[in-house]
Amino acid sequence: MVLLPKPALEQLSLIRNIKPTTFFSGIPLIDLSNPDSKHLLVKACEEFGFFKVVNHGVPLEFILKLESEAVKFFSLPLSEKEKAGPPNPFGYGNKSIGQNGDVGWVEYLLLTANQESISQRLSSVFGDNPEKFRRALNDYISAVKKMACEILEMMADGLKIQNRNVLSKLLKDEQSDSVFRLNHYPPCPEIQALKDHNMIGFGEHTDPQIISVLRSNNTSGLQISLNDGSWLSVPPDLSSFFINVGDSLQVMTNGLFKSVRHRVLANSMKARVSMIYFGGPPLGEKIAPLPSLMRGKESLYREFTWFEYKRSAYSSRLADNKLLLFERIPASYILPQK
Ligand SMILES: C=C1C[C@]23C[C@H]1CC[C@H]2[C@@]12CCC[C@@](C)(C(=O)O1)[C@H]2[C@@H]3C(=O)O
Ligand SMILES: O=C(O)CCC(=O)C(=O)O
Ligand SMILES: [Fe+2]
Repeated sequence: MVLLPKPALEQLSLIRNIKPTTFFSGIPLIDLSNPDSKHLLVKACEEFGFFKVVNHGVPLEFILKLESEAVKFFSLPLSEKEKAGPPNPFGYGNKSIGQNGDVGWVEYLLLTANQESISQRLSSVFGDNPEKFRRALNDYISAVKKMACEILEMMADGLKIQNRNVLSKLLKDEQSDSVFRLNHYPPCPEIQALKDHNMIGFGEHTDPQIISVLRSNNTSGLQISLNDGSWLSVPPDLSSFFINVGDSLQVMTNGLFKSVRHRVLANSMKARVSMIYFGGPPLGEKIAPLPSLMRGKESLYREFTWFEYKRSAYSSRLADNKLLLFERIPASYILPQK
């Protein structure tokens, strides 16, 4: 008998998954309480653009408080959640990601990480106690932002950059264009029938900002890609954070650090709830290699502002290589004119 996918599955991407999930045990582990970790941290950013942090100082209470508010929101009837939509630029989104036709088995809340302007629209959704959700968001975002800044300072130390604040100051800036996202991947039981397939929760992409800080409710699904095109499944962890190098940090290190390609596969049994802080610079900031990393080398990228990069990234498809348009053609490739 031929098993036909249900209509709900039809519109969404199914991918063949030949092997059963085996978790990758080699994710670099960074202990933030140990200053010597800076060397491991630099190595992880060069090799994977991805690592896990422990002893991060973010209180578990903040994490669990926000997670429970997120679960409460996502269990509301669709009609209620839709009152907080559409997600452009901020709000509730369902299945559709970005504005260019990408879809996934996911619903989410996309918010500014700017404390003052956290969407007023949330008030209408959390009719009974909007302040509780707002407080949970503020506590969590402040703590995670502080940790992201510590990581960026440790990175600068590891790169032997004199001013250890060059990167962290961009996130600390009042005008910092940072984003926060709560994702909910409902269980996808239909997928169990299709033995060797998986449903895409969030399609492959790199994050355009400087650094992303991710955590989930101990549910698998996140995968990172290696240069050879293979995918590694990240073992879930309730109390640790996962850090992604973003495209902007790749440019600021002139390609030394790699922005990691990643995706999320839906789980047939368990709902995944994840929260991600995307640390970005102010819109007018020039994104260019840090001078101290150049030492006479040429920049691999032409100069651009975060505004220009963001505009270009947001008008591309999720899986596109968004940095390609900003790469400089090396002088040695240009043939001399006769
Ligand atoms: C197709 C999309 C969807 C984008 C924009 C564009 C390419 C990159 C996606 C992300 C990925 C990282 C978070 C986000 C908020 C971001 O800054 O870039 C996403 C955004 C969205 O979900 O809207
Ligand atoms: O939900 C996740 O675990 C990751 C999603 C993601 O990569 C993103 O929102 O940029
Ligand atoms: Fe991402």
